[in-house]
Amino acid sequence: MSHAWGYAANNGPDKWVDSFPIANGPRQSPIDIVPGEASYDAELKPLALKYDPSTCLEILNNGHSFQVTFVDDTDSSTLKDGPISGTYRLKQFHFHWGASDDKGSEHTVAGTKYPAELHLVHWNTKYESFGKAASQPDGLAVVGVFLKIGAKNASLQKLIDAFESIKTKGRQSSFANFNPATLLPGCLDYWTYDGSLTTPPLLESVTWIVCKEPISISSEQMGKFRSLLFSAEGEAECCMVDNYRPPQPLKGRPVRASFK
Ligand SMILES: Cc1cc(C)cc(S(N)(=O)=O)c1
Ligand SMILES: [Zn+2]
Repeated sequence: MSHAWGYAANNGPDKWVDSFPIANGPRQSPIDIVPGEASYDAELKPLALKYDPSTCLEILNNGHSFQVTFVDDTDSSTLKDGPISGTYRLKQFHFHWGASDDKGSEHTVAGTKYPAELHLVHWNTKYESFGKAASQPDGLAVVGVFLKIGAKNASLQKLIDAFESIKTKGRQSSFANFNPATLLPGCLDYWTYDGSLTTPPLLESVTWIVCKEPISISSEQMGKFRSLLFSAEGEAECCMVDNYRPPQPLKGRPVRASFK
C-alpha cells in the first residue's frame, strides 16, 4: 500500500501495518474500555481545560475527517492536570463517525460503540512544536468525547453550518471565535491510558483521556456529518463515513479511572 491510507477494504485499518509496522505495537489505540477492569486512581486530578475562542483559526476537510485548527504559539488554549504533568497546548479537534448510528466511535465501552467520537488534540510544551512532540512518548494528550443520538447540539451546529465550504478533500475555510469548551460534557469524569494516534503514522505518543459522559448529536446532524466527502472535487464522490479504527489489543496496559 502506498501512503494513501484510508478506511476502505484495500487501504483500511487491516492494511495499515504494511506501511506502518507500529500498527502491531505495544501501545496502540483505540481500545475497548471495560469499566469493571479500570482501576480508580485517587491521585488523578480533575482536567484543567482553558480554551480561548480567539485562537480558533480554520476548519478543513483533510480527506480522513474534518478538523478545526487553533493558533498554538502561546498558552492561550491549554490542558493541564488530569493524568498529565506540565502544559499541553490545543492544536486541533476532529471527529470519527459511522455510516449508521450503531458504529462510529473508536474507543468502545464494554463493547458498546457510539455513533461518533470527538478528539481534542493537545501537545506537550516541553517540546518545541506539535511535530516534535508527536514522536515522544509523553508528547500528546487527546481528550476523547463520545457522541450519542439525542437532542440537537447547538455547538455542533456551528461546525455543520461550515460544511458546505469544506465538502471535499483539501478544502478549508476560515473559522473564528469557536469555543471548544462548548463541546465538553457537563461531567469530566474520565478513563486514561497510554496509547497512540489512531490513524497513520500511529505514533505511540498519546496519553488518552476518554470522558465517561457523552454529548448529544441529533440524527439530522449525524446525517450532515455523513454528507462530507473523502473524495476531492472532480473525483468520484465517496461519502466520509466509517472513518474509525477498531479497538486494538490492550497488551497488559492499565486503564485508570478518575471516578469511583
Ligand atoms: C494522525 C493523527 C493526528 C492527530 C493530530 C490526531 C490523531 S487521533 N485520531 O489519534 O486523535 C491522529
Ligand atoms: Zn482522532
